[in-house]
Amino acid sequence: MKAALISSLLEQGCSPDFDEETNRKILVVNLFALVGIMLTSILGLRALLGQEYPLAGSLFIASIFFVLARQIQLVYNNTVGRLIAVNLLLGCLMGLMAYLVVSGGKNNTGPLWIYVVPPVAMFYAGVTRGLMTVGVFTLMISLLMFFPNDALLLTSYDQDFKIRLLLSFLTVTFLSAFYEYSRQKTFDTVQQLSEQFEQQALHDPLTRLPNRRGIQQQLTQELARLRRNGRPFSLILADIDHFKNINDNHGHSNGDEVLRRVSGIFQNRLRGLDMVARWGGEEFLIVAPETPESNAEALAEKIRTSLAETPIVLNGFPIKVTASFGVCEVSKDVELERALTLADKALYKSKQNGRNRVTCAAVTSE
Ligand SMILES: Nc1nc2c(ncn2[C@@H]2O[C@H](COP(=O)(O)OP(=O)(O)OP(=O)(O)O)[C@@H](O)[C@H]2O)c(=O)[nH]1
Repeated sequence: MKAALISSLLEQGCSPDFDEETNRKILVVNLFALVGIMLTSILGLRALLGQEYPLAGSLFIASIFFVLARQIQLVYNNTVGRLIAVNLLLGCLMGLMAYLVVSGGKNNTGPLWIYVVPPVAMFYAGVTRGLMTVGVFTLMISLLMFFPNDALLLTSYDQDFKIRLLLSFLTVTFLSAFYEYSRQKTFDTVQQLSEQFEQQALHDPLTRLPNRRGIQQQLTQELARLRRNGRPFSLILADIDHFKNINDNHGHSNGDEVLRRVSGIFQNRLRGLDMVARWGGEEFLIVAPETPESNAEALAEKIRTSLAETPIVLNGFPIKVTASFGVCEVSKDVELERALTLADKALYKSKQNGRNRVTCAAVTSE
């Protein structure tokens, strides 16, 4: 129950529509703001009870800013809102730290909190801007601490303590920068690999065409378009004729070459919006958006002629490659699965009727 409440507080504002990195930043702003609110409230209350009114006041003000940053992120959950929230958190954090350095906080332990600044700045602002932010903060606290005669301090620190504080702070800064740099690099590599794997999973390595899974995206898009405007789209199934003979007579690698060339010819003959995929071994699926069956038949005929008229040269010898085609329209009356079955039947008819021809599903159902 408690865990569910905490996780819902932390995940407020996250959305499946945002990328992983954005959701992580929202979550960390929530986490940081909630921890900040709790810490500054508790410490503020203690300072109040100890009658340390300026310290209590500044802790409560910081607490209010933390609440404000979280609210801004929740209400304006867009890039600008998140940027304002992050800068408010960072500004408030650095302001509070500067105050703790100036006042000394409780028993001069205030400066010990400044180590929170580098990791937070690096995480939110990235390495370059994070280093710049921490650089400004370092200059500010150096000025406060080393100004002659402690004129800018409400307390005083030992000179050795100030130098060691600064050096250890710089060490933590560089470690945080290095950590953030490695994190970002790893994140980029993982992202790149995931895009690469996704690409590989959706494409056929031989022809580089989308595979069955890859064309699904286009089919889903076309179905959505059909639902919106009611205009049918068409499927053209193409199967190379006697491909087994090509493999047997010219070898498997030449067979592969034929598949590559055929896919090139198909692509060259298609219009901008049309898409071709490798549907199976020597079978291709062409999706023609907003195209009724009669127009798709003409398109298939154009592709068929083009393939039949383009000799494919293997080891210096031209060979004639043809394909058979089956065409079917997907409309409000014919669902996708049924259209695929009908296109397959039409293709079978083309094979039966002597190959190197186009058959429409409408004809086969007559
Ligand atoms: N080289 C090569 N051959 C493949 C590939 N995928 C499938 N094949 C071959 O394609 C051939 C298909 O043969 P069949 O199904 O008998 O069809 P076909 O010889 O084209 O005869 P019809 O379709 O009836 O004209 C088989 O020999 C498969 O081994 C591939 O990626 N590369």
